[in-house]
Order: sequence, then structure tokens, then C-alpha cells
Amino acid sequence: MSTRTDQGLSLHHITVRFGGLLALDDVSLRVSPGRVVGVIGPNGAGKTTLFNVICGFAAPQSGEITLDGKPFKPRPHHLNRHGIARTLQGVGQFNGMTVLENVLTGIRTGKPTEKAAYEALERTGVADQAAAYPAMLPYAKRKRVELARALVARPRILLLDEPAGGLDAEEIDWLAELIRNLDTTVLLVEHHMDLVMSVCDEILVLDFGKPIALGSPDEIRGNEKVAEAYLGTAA
Ligand SMILES: Nc1ncnc2c1ncn2[C@@H]1O[C@H](COP(=O)(O)OP(=O)(O)OP(=O)(O)O)[C@@H](O)[C@H]1O
Repeated sequence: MSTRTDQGLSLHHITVRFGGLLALDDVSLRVSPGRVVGVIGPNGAGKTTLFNVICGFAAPQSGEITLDGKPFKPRPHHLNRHGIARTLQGVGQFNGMTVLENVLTGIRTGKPTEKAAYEALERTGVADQAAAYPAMLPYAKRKRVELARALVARPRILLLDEPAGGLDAEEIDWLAELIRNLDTTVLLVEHHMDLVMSVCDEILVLDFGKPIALGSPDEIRGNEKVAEAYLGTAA
């Protein structure tokens, strides 16, 4: 039976191998309701693999995922019905569709409504671009459209895959403010350390697939293993 403390998304001892390479080595993580949880680590640490496991794009050789305490076998096209939405790295929009139509593709269950799509676009500050085609927009605006597409179904868990990639400092500040004000649980996979440190309640650090630290931003900042993993880059 699930209990209150089981609520949310949990990874239990997840291991993923690609041939002889251990991409994730016994990784456990709980993403509790209302929390913003970050996953960081140097290049090749396993962040994308972890994200892919949660989305059903990669199958673990061992371990289990649970949602609200019950076994969860993610499938990319079924995330929506479980109240989970993700953004794509980059922008990933359909260029033959308007911004509004792109956002409507984020609603996979129930009837897509333009009102919901406009609200999502307003939330990300690009409602005035609803009739535009994505290719006409600057990269940062396209990233905002991608966020609106993920938010339109009002997910209870939002998976953000490097949302700061390619953005300038001002746009990253805007993104941080948005994440802080979301009324949803967030799992954030991100390279941009300042963003992670400023919005996350808890951070998991991976290195060569292994979890080397889990804690608050302050705990992670002061963690020697983390500093070593980054070999002197800002941690
Ligand atoms: N499909 C695959 N086949 C073989 N090896 C893979 C595959 N996907 C990832 N890997 C390897 O698994 C390891 C973890 O990769 P992953 O992309 O998850 O790391 P990452 O932390 O997201 O890296 P980056 O920060 O560079 O995006 C790397 O050594 C990578 O080369």
C-alpha cells in the first residue's frame, strides 16, 4: 500500500549499461511533491540517461521506478496521462505549425483548449507570438514556447532537460523566477550551476554514473567529492 511519504516519483537502485559502460550505477532518488530537485554532474555523468529512464526512452537493467509508491513503467507517449510533462533539449518544435498549435500538442488527454494554450503562453511571456511560426522566433523565445508546451497540461511533475542551454544571463534569470514560482514538482537536469543552485531544494550529483552526493545547494557547494568531480570548475 502506498503511504504519504511515497508520494511523488522515486528511482530505486537504477542501473543502466551500454555494453561494457555503466551509464547509471545504482542510482536512487526521490522527487517529492512540491520539490525542485536538480541532477548535475560533469559531461558523461549519466544525467541524460537518467532523464531518459524516467521518460521511458532507456530501460534500466535493474532497479525500479515508482510513482506514488506504485511501480511505474514509463512510456514516452503515456507520460501525460500520469501528469508528467517534459521539455526537450533545444527547442524541438514543429515548424509547419504555429506557436499556438505547437503548444496544443502538449495536451494529450482530454480536449485541447486554446484557452489553456494561451494561458501557458502567457505564463511564459510569449502569448503575443501565438500566431507566429517557431522558425521566425529567436532561440530564447522558442525555448519559452517549449516551456509553454510542457506546462499546458498543468503537469504535477515537470521534467526539465537543460532548459538553460543556449540562453543568456537575463533569460536564465527569467527562467529561475519561473521555476521558483511553478506550483508543480520539478526535476531539473542542467549544466548551468547558478541556476541549479538558485532554484533547487535538493541536488543529486552524478559522476561516471555513480551518485556521489545528494543534498541541499549549500551541502553540495561544500562537498569535496563534488569539487573533485568537477576538477575545479564552479561547483
Ligand atoms: N545510447 C548510448 N549508447 C552507448 N553509450 C551511451 C549511450 N547514451 C549514453 N551513453 C554513454 O553513457 C554515459 C552517460 O551519458 P549521458 O549522456 O547520460 O551523460 P550526461 O551526464 O548527460 O552528459 P552531458 O553532460 O555531456 O550531456 C556516457 O559515457 C555516454 O557516452
